[in-house]
Amino acid sequence: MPTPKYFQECPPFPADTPVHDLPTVSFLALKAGDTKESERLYEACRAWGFFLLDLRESEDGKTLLQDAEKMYDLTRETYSLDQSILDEYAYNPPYDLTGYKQKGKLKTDDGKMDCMELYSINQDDMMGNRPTRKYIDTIEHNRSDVVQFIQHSHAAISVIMSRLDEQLGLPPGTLNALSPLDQVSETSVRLLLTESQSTPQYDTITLGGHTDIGTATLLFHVIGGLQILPAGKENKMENWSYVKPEPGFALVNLGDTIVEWTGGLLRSSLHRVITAPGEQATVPRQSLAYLVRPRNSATMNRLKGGVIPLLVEGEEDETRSVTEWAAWRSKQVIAGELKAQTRGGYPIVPAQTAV
Ligand SMILES: O=C(O)CCC(=O)C(=O)O
Ligand SMILES: [Fe+2]
Repeated sequence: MPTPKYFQECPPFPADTPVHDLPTVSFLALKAGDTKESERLYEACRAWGFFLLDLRESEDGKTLLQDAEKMYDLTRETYSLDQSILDEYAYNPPYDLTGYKQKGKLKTDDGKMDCMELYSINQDDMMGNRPTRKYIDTIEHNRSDVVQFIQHSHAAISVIMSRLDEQLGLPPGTLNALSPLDQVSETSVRLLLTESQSTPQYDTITLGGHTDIGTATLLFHVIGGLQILPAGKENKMENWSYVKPEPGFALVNLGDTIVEWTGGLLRSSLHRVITAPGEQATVPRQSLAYLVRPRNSATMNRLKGGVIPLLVEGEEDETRSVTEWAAWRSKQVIAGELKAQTRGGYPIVPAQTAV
């Protein structure tokens, strides 16, 4: 969540809306290698696959909040352009998700259509890992700010990955080597927008329930509407819990790929966006996500070492490349063959027989 400027501009999150208190982890303590904080991080990644990252006390954290604020300004500028200009940069699903997606292109859990506009910026285009696509003018004019946001977001995720290596008992650098900044991947920055509603329909699903497919996501939001389905709960309206955006924090969630790599020890949780609560529904809702995907040359193979469970009899390793696996998963979701659900967070089984 960006610095307080954007929070001050919008109506408050209603005090009487029930929220789910997610674990909070200090970026400063994680960077310093504090063991207790690393354990809290690990617990949060196993139980929830979601936590709030407190960026306030660290200098790098504060810089990242300022970078996020610039991305918020960029989002505002981009969506104030004419619809016809935005449409010139339309994304090309399922092959290429980079570019602009109008609202109403994705099915939500209740069979209706989504209400979220999004513009995906590909990390490789910004970092020079491949010949770049042409972006809408607002983004072209602010490339250096986007690059800075990517570099600082990636650095924050790297600290988290290093601490997870330690907790999982993996050799240092294992997780970071799978999602480096200088290799081609599907990593992206998403600028998201939902229109305001003059007569709010509070049960409208803006973006359907999903897990993120990649390694991890850093999310900056100001207005409510994001909900999580706690593990083990049925996908019914009353089981979803709101997360309250807090100034000075980023929300971090793990994706399906890291769940596969860790043999299900870590969790990716189902989340969605619905109409913002109370008066917040009457103003536009912006959000900003940095979605880390593994390098395209990686595979989905389970990692070996530390507390990662060994394959047991009857279990097969997932040997597909990350790109093949992602394409297969998207096809399954589109065909309705795979219901989006919380994955991983399995208990550690001490005695195992390798195959
Ligand atoms: O807008 C939000 O709060 C969440 C967006 C999200 O879940 C995503 O982009 O994957
Ligand atoms: Fe998501």
